[in-house]
Amino acid sequence: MTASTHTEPLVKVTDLAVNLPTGRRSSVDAVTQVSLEIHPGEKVGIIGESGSGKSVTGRAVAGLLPTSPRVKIQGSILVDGEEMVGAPAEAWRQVRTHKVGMIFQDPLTYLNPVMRVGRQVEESIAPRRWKNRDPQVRTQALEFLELAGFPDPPSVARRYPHELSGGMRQRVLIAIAIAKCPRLLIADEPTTALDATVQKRVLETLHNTVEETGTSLILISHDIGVVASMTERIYVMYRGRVVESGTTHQILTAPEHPYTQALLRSVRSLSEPDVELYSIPLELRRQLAMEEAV
Ligand SMILES: Nc1ncnc2c1ncn2[C@@H]1O[C@H](COP(=O)(O)OP(=O)(O)OP(=O)(O)O)[C@@H](O)[C@H]1O
Repeated sequence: MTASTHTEPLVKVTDLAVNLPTGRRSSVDAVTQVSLEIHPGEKVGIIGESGSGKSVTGRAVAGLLPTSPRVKIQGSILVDGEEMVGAPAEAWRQVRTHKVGMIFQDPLTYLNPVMRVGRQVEESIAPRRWKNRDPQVRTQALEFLELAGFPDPPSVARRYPHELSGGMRQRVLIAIAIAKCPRLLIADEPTTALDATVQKRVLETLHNTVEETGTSLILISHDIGVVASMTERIYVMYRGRVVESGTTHQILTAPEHPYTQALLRSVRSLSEPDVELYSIPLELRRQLAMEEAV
């Protein structure tokens, strides 16, 4: 689904600057002058090398930056029209409960090791009712597990996180995040720790769940191939700034910023063993190959 630019953005970030403490007297400008927007149902990528500010930007939009008074946030983050910079913790909690969900690279950190997976999805659906073992909530939990690509949801629901593979845990985390029915899901390097085939499966799950539920997606990755296969627009970050943005097609076929051009050159270099090209749509891959031949 391509978002209409006529709709009001779900999230609008303007001139965001985040300064984080790094020691007793030192700090770092983690991001500077970052502006971006996400419309309802849109899938947007943020790419850039390690340390470029992708995670800090994602965490800022989810209100998940460290809460120390030494963390300085400036600019504007509008979520559904509401200004969230300087908003109290309770307002952010409301946003995270109803509007913005986030999933990270390491699912074990976020899953409860001593609670069965099904119960964790139930808790996410109904934070107040799940303890009563409400059959309706239980049925919904199985539906979310099915949506996350588990063909036999009851058998997964009975298991504990340590009984699942890394890819399965990541898909459980997607089910838990989607079960809150957020309007925006921010996925920060959700597949980086997984091997290529499992990565593909998890990305398919992510893609299908956001498509089916109409959820907007911000996909954060250093891997341009992963982002290209999943998104309609891309923001390129470098040294804490957005250096370029455009449709995925524009970024891949006519990158303007030298950093984006360098990123793409490294992807095109097939001699690099780590680079995954499988996920760049075939049509764009052909175009890239043709340009390379000129
Ligand atoms: N909690 C923190 N405390 C202090 N500095 C931080 C913290 N988190 C990030 N930074 C710094 O902020 C800058 C941006 O980091 P960020 O994690 O957003 O980069 P990234 O593009 O997501 O990289 P990666 O892919 O490695 O996570 C870096 O200089 C980083 O060292």
